[in-house]
Amino acid sequence: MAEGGAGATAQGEERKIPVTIITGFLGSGKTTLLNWILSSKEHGKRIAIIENEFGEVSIDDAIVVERTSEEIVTLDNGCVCCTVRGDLVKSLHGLLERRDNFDYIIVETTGLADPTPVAITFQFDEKVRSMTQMDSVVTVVDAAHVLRHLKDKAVEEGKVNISVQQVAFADKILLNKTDLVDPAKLKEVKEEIRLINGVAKIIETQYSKADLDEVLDVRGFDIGKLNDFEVEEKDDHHHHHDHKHHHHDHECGEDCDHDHHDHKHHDHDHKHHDHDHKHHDHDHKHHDHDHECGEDCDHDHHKHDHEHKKKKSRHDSGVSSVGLEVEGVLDIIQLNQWLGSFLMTRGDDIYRSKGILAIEGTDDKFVFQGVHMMTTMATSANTPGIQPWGENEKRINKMVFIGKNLDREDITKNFMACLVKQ
Ligand SMILES: Nc1nc2c(ncn2[C@@H]2O[C@H](COP(=O)(O)OP(=O)(O)OP(=O)(O)O)[C@@H](O)[C@H]2O)c(=O)[nH]1
Repeated sequence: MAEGGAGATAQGEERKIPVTIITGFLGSGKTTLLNWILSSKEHGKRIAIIENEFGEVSIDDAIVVERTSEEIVTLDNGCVCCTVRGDLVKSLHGLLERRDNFDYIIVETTGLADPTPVAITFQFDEKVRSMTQMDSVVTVVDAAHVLRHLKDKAVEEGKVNISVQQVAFADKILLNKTDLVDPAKLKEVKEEIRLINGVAKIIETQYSKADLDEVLDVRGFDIGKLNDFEVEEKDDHHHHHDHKHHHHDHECGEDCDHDHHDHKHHDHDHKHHDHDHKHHDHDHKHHDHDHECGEDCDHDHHKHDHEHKKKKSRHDSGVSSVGLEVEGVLDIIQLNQWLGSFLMTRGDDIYRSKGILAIEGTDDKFVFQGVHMMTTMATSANTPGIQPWGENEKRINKMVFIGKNLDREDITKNFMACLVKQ
């Protein structure tokens, strides 16, 4: 969609400017992707680019290029959700003054940075939030080198390395430089990626030449494309119950010593909590249909497509994804309570969460998005492009969490408890 341009109306219903964040390790092919996007005119978009200053490859052809130098601002004591990119806020404000000149924004993040503050910035700043809409996070991966980066243990105890975070964050993964690896290695790379992020679509590319319909305007956060979600595992449906409505609202507990400065995030008020992490370390369940081969694997990769070894369901870093797909309608109050407290206590470790939800008493589809503790709940009633549940459409809730030390059983149990008894 290339319209846009007009300023926000009194109703604020103009289409917000879509934003794609491109992330990926140093040298993975981010700038190559940008140039590929810009050189291909078919998308018909006028694109503004924000890139980090030290990108060495120059960008031609962009309508507006803003260069930033990473300036992380931590607004609170160590809370990841209060960490924003000050430089990005300034650049975005500058850009938004000129919004008639472009209809799409792409932000290229620096290869060595955690993408969290970039994503948070779009939620955090009032003006930016009101005028832009995150389309998706695209992570470019260097097929030849990524395994080394993903397995790099030289990170601070308890921390996860940047490559793992970048993969965890992705809505789409461009598995680039496939010309440099053989099929067996490519398979291994894919399996390793899947352990971390079980839902992002993996697109194999050379010189980042992806089908741009897969990369831009994909509403990776939205419901429309969630068929792309390969929900890791279907759960048995035992329905539980109760009900009511409202928007998402996080509360802090009594003993919270957090500075509750006003964080208004989209449709709901959102407060943070001091994080008290419980790291349940259950190792369980099987991944979809891939088996896992270790580095020293002498396994014949041609014969065993259907032989399921017991598989790891999580990456060595402890990062994995838990996907749920459950038919039924949810009690919004119970759901809010659970999500609120779950993300408050575990939010540091949960990089991304998203869901398409059926709420009791309404035909609206609800779309839940989370980056750490920062969450939004949109509905088909207030979001162009999202259709309500169809008359004969099965109300299938899909929910995905990507993060560290996730406890699938616990998440499943708590989610199921939010279903309304029939
Ligand atoms: N062989 C091969 N080389 C590639 C491919 N894609 C990109 N390259 C090369 O890899 C190098 C790095 O690509 P960039 O696009 O600059 O990577 P980047 O992610 O922007 O790099 P940083 O800005 O350093 O983070 C360049 O020399 C590219 O030409 C590919 O698919 N195959």
